[in-house]
Amino acid sequence: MSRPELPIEELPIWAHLNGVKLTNVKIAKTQGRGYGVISENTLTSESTLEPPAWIAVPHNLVLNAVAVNEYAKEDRNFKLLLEAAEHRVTIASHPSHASIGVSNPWTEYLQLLPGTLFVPTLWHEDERLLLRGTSLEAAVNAKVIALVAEFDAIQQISSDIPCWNEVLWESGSVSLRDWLLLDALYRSRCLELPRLGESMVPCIDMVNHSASPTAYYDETSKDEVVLLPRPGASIIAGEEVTISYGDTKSGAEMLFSYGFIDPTSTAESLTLVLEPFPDDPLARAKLMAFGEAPKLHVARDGSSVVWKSPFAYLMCLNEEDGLDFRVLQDTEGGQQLRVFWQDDDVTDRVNGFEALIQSHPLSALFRLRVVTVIQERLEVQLDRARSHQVAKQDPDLGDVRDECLKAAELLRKVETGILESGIESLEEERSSLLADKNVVAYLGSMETAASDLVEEEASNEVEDFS
Ligand SMILES: C[S@@+](CC[C@H](N)C(=O)[O-])C[C@H]1O[C@@H](n2cnc3c(N)ncnc32)[C@H](O)[C@@H]1O
Repeated sequence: MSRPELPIEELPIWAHLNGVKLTNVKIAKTQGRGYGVISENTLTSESTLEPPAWIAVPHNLVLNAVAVNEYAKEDRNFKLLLEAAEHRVTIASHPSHASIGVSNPWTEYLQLLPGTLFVPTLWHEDERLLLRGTSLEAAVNAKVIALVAEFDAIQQISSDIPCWNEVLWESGSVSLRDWLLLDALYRSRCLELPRLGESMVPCIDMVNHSASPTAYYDETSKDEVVLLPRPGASIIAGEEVTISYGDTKSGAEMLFSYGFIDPTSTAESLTLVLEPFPDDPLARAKLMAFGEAPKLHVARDGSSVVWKSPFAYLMCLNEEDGLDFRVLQDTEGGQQLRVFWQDDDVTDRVNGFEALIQSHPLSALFRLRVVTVIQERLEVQLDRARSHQVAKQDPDLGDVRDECLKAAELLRKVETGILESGIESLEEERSSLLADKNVVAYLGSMETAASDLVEEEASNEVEDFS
């Protein structure tokens, strides 16, 4: 469906008609960041009067799960769709020419939003290949697969409702691209409000991000959502008003949610998927007991690199170490997978093996195994990141937009740096663990056992020939 677009110059009229107050600011095009909020007045940090809110949005315009349910009370057809989809549809737009649906302020507001977004789920196939070797490669592919499945499910559900079938599918006016766009608009524009939770708020969603923000948003006692100057903020007329989208988000998270990376304000970290050993007979039980996708989080912390991966500990322990899985009958006749460590039931502590192994005499050996696994995972990732590095003049590059190329290469650069430092610090830890007296004794005993076995086999061979 080609979304009808309204020029941003129409926004003040829309705001006026819908009770949004814009005070000393206007919404206009910015350099390279789409629309933004521009101050029309100078505000100095010495100003003694409490400045009014730059933007005040009435409660009835806030779009969130509660508002969607309220809207369904007014629109019978939308209610049918929502119920059929078991409330999985959280925001909905309908074609402006559709003959069903009760029009509301959002119908028009959606037309004021920019049509081009650089969120990677909207990148073309060639552009998505730019993410190979970055931590976003798997995440974006998985998200696109999930969105395609959601779209198919919604299509199937709504085709059974005659009015929706006619307006959405028989007319051929809606495509997967619309679903991807809706998801990207939501992800890049929703705010986390203190009381109302995850919500879309018109006009306040026009504020761009900066590492040195001048504004913040809040809710008033009248449930209005307001954009306020930060205490002590100064701004000159014509300057852009900005907020922080969060300073603990990694480059990958920023690119995934907002379609850009600001290297001055992103946390230097990355999250990778961790796979259990393919030949581990306990792999399935470990995954089931762990209950979530195994991950490895690596972050720069000052001059060092720290990592966290509760699954890596579970992954590196075996039956001969004292790990055990048992299926127990519960009181309702069902079966439960329980995890045991040194004969203690630790099912509720599968995330805590780092602490559980501490008191074991071989804890340094277990840590050595884990550190080795983590180091190898970082090396595989680093190799992939380096081998998929691309340049603008690359003849195999395909049809990619500059914005996507720059963002993907910036992400690769940031992540390559973290991986290199991480591998270096893990190598240091590995060397010191290899020198641990318990590890030395254990590895020595293993060597002796192995050479005894070789000798035994050799003497057996001699016996066989005699
Ligand atoms: C909440 S909207 C802000 C308004 C948006 N610029 C627009 O045109 O509607 C978030 C989007 O603004 C853009 N954006 C915000 N801050 C940015 C920044 N510092 N650098 C580049 N793009 C930015 C990104 O496209 C992001 O997905």
